[in-house]
Amino acid sequence: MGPTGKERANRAFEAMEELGLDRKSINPILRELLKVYNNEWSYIEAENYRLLADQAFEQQEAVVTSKTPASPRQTRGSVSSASTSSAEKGKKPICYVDSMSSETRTTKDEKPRAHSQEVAARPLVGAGRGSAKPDLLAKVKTEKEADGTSEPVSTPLDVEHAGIRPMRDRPELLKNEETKLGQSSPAASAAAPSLSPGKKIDAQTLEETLRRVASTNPEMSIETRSTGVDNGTLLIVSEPDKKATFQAIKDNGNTKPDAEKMELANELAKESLLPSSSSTIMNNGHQIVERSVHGLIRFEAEGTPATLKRGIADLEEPTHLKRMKHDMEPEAGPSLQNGFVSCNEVSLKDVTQDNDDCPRPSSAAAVFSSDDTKKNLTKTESTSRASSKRSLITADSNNSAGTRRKLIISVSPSPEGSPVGKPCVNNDVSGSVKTNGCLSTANLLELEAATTTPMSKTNGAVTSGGSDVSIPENVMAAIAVVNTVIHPDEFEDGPARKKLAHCPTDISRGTERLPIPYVNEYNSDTIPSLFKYIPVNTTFQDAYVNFSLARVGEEDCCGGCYGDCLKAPYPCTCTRETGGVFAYTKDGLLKDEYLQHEVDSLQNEELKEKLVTFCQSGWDCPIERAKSNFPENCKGHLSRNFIKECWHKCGCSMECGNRVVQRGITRNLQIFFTQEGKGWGLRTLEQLPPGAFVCEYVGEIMTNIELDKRNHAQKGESVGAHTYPILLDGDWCSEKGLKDEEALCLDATNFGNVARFINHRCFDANLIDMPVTIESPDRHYYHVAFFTSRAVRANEELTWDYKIDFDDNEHPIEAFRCLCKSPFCRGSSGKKAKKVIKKTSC
Ligand SMILES: C[S@@+](CC[C@H](N)C(=O)[O-])C[C@H]1O[C@@H](n2cnc3c(N)ncnc32)[C@H](O)[C@@H]1O
Repeated sequence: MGPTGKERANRAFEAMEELGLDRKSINPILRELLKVYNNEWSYIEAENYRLLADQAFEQQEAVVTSKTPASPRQTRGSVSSASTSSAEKGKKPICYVDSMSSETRTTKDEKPRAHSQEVAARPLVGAGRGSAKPDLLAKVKTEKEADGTSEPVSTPLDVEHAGIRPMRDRPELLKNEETKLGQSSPAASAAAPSLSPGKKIDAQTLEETLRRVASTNPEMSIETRSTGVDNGTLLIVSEPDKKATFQAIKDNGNTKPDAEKMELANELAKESLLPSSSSTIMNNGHQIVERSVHGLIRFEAEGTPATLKRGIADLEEPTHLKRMKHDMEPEAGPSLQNGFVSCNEVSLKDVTQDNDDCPRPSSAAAVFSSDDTKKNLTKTESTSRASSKRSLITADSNNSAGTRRKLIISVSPSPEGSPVGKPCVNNDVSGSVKTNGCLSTANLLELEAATTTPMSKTNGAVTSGGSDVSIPENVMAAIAVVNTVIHPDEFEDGPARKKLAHCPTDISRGTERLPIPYVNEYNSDTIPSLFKYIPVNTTFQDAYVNFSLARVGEEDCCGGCYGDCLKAPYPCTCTRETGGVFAYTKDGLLKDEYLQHEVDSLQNEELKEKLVTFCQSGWDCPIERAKSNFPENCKGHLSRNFIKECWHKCGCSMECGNRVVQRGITRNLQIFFTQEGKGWGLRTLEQLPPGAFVCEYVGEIMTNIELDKRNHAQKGESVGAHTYPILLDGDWCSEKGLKDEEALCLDATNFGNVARFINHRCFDANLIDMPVTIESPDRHYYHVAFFTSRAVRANEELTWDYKIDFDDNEHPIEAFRCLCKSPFCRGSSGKKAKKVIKKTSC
């Protein structure tokens, strides 16, 4: 009989003691490792307990890092204070949520927080939030599998252990997986090679690993070809759909350029599955030079240098990546000098003559048209009114790609005393064009981006498709493409965008990747003058938000990753919050499971009730205690599932598919004045699939005390004035004693982004809000990101269920008479709103 577990553990302890590590600290690590490796002692014993020692030293390092002296402010911070408070003072989470299966649920006392300073007490994987939190995916998986509606979710790792190993540990996990499948030899598993980027491994292990990777992916085929030179071998792992190629060249370490070898390798490279690759052999004879590579994994084989490259042709590269590439390219915008725009198609005179109510002889409209646009040019929107003194002309076009484009050109009379021919719009743009009217590079680029045929720049004139636009003297023309659907593939949001100052109706004032125009087709109401657009959340005053890198622990980032984490064979550490699975698809959409869960939690009363948690007393509730010195009972907080995106400390690039929200707005949106009396609203100008990221809710980060004060001040100021706050209370249930400066909200009343214009719709809104952590692993501060909950048509209004109780007069969002027109409306006249949140016992 072999040694018992106890004996093996003792041996492990002794080995560790020899390294100066004490049993007490080793014990939890060992237990966790055994859990992860299904009690396979051979992994742990391999290489004289290297795995165990590695983990122990890593943790020691993490503890040292977390003990690095911090400023008094830092130590008060949400991460540290929260973890210390639960660990040291023995404070317990005050309530828990059972949104998922009872197996994944933890008791009040068990629920840990994923704080970097808990590293010492919470070693390794699976014991953190990822496992203790209700496991969304596990639930979806179980349910779907149970009712046979779906294939089992293909997670390479056991969900129980959440697949949250850093990259360097993946081979062990591979082997673990393989053991389960009964595929590996005991000898191979005992070796447990550690494949880490830049780390040397032997060529055989490399080949084995590649084969295993290929074998787990039915799409991949693997073939080995001898190079015939120095016993080198070229290993090609390819996907038949030609989207990815893995290549590894091994040889015996001869680093001399070898003509024959290079020729052969070149030849093989020519056969590459990448259609337009420019493969070259480096003069060391080992490397194939990069092709269009997004993700690059580099391994070196000991003794026999080998380079494994993951070249990704990405023929169907997601649009956001293309856009990003543009951003990275050097600036090369057109330079326009002494240009003017003229139009023979529709004279300005014609337009002004049509507008009899237009009070000016000096006012005119300019129409830009391309071959496409002029066909459908209409003067549908000639709305120059005495009050607004403005002309609008729209031009519709459908290009061959089926993209609908619409230009609206607004022309205002010159302000009194404005000298003729002075640039009057965007005159701060470098390279702006002074003409007899006033146009700028920005205008031209906008127009160019909006037309099918690129404008040609000729001496002194800018034309497009043979049509010209002319601006007569004495006219101040504010040409704005305010209603343009730009095909994502054609829009240059890199250099061109940088060159653009901003379209006069871009509410973001050039701060977003795409202009966000606003239009009012119904009256002369203007955007609230007090409102200032900010593209990212900004602290108002007292809120404690700390993005220091030192607070991002090893378990909160994937330092070992490269390129695009979604394309790696195994999910990285950053999937910890989401049960070992990425929340996004390769196309940058939120996965169906997440959408469905959020929709369910809104629409399914039973589930919702389970998700609502209550602070133990009014004193524990940051909302109630902000309101009064004699706080009432907590009204409840909806406990949320979080998404975690990769960030600065992660090894992946900005192209990584686990970075969606942080890239900002990439869809063509427009703020418009609603017809039905809701004020301004937000709509999409392009069709959106389910799960598309639209924008995040941006505002001032405030404490609830500050918000309460603001609410009172607003109420005092004018009847009906109100703030537009969102509470960041998605995780308040997990902690007792939240300090006032840690209990935060976002208020977009005065400073905010497009989301501030999203109107409410009861029950069946087309957006859902998801909490997303990016910079900060703690959940006091997080991003609120809006994703489409279903497919949305172009020009459809984007709506979101504010989840407000229309009966609650004290709610920070003052109740309004709901005009959402949803069949399920709970706030329209005649219908009394139902209580959204019912109290359940904690
Ligand atoms: C966050 S703002 C949305 C933008 C707002 N419509 C505007 O013009 O600034 C919230 C306010 O919009 C109005 N609103 C939003 N949804 C509404 C609805 N379904 N019915 C009526 N008014 C609505 C209410 O006045 C509410 O206080």
